[in-house]
Amino acid sequence: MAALATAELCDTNASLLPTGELRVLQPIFKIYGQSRTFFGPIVTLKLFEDNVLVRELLETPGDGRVLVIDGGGSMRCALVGGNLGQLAQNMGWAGIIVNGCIRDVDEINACDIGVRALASHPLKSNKKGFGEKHVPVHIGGTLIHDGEWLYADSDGILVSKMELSV
Ligand SMILES: O=C([O-])CC(=O)C(=O)O
Repeated sequence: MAALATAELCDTNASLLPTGELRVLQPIFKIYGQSRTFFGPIVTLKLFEDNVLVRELLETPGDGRVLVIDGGGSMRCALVGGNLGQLAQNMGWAGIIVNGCIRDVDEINACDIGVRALASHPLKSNKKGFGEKHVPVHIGGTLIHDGEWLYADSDGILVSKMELSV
């Protein structure tokens, strides 16, 4: 399917905005990765300064899904680096949204996926394996559920209860 522009999706689906079926994330994310435009079903992760579960999920087939990581907005370490970016690309993930930091920015920018994160940080995270998969997360002023759809492009990021078409 052709990539969908978020501005067009907002215009076409304006009736879904007041009901919250379609939400726009606050514009707090920086753009990384080769795909500036990407979309797919969401897989959620909630964790704090520990990225063991990120690797665990990215080792499974992405099938065009988008990994949404709520890292609590931590500015103290990176949750995704060049190796995980490469893994995500190789396993067929469409993109990764990080409410937190990434590192190895030049390597991530070379990966054929879309990445959004708050900032970069050179320090790696803990490796204890704490966190929760597939739970609702609150990112960018928006509650996001596993299985919802995410649409990202240069203008911003949308989350929709259902798959959208134009
Ligand atoms: O393993 C990590 O913590 C993140 C990282 O540096 C990478 O993905 O290359």
